[in-house]
Amino acid sequence: MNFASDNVMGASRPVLEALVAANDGPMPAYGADPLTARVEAAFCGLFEREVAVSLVATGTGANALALSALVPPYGLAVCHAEAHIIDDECGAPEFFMHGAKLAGLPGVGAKLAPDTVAAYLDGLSRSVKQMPPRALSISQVTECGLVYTPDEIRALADVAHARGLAVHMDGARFANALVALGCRPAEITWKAGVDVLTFGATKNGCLAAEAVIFFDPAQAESMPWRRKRSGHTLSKGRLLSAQLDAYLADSHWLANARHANAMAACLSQGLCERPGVRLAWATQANEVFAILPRSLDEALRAAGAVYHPWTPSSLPPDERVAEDEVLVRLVTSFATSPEMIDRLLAVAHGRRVAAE
Ligand SMILES: Cc1ncc(COP(=O)(O)O)c(C=O)c1O
Ligand SMILES: C[C@@H](O)[C@H](N)C(=O)O
Repeated sequence: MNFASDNVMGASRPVLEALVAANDGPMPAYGADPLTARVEAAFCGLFEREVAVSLVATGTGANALALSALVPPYGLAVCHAEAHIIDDECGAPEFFMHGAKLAGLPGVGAKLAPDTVAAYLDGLSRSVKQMPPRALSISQVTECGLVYTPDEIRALADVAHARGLAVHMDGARFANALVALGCRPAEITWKAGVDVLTFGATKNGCLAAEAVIFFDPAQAESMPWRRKRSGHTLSKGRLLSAQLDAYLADSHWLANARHANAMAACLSQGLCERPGVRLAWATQANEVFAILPRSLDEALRAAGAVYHPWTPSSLPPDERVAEDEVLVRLVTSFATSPEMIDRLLAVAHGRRVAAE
């Protein structure tokens, strides 16, 4: 019963089989392989316009490189105070931006509001002492499992663009947000004002494959050099392109995300039927943030459930975690089985379960 993260699962079978198949025979190196060209064309089709694509191996690398192309060393990137780029990437964005800083803003559920961003930006000094803000970064899905709607993205992008900032979307769980919204990829990216998307695939079926996608290829002019000097231009580029080729084929990625989201919905509903359990934030994608009685948390862990506690910093204003409670994050994925969900819920509701 492992709900620690969608990072803990391996790759889906089609992705693994595609990797084995792509291994045969020689292929041009460093991204000149035919699979990379096919993936680039697939992304242009997916987003319904010409896009510039840079394949990399990690989400952190994707975010750091994307921001480095938008923000000069003397600049500022604005994000949520709990954004992955500010909390979990060990300074990679600042490092690749060569000294630029990240400014974290508040928001319930790690979600930014246009007024909060506008007030911060308009309050900045115009003096040369102030690092000028050049990018706004939002996570889709947010770090607290919430999803931005197209209108919410557009409102944030309007605030950013009106003040000369570009918009970066950390799409580590882009597929989960897309299927949750029932939109087309273009509707929650460039049509809503997003300038660059880090398209995550690792958590949703790939072994390690992400894509930095610029919707105006001119903005990506420096990416080949940035990627090369970061060490993300793999000599055997087929290792990334084969994964993404299979991931995008036959809407495999969407089926994976739909399954993960459906499992999270079952888990969330089943947990909330247990007295004393409530959600810190709504379950909108593949992450369940629940406030549990400590006794229940202990019972679940004793039964073998694996998941992590979460810091209750951007709770709704009227919500609190009591002394005898704990806020936890449970993450589902394409590999989460209904049996895993049933087993955890059986423990939560005090029903007998057979040894795993
Ligand atoms: C919201 C978010 N963005 C970016 C990343 C970075 O991905 P990686 O761990 O591949 O660097 C993660 C990792 O899980 C994440 O949760
Ligand atoms: C927690 C976070 O750093 C990690 N990327 C995860 O989502 O599991």
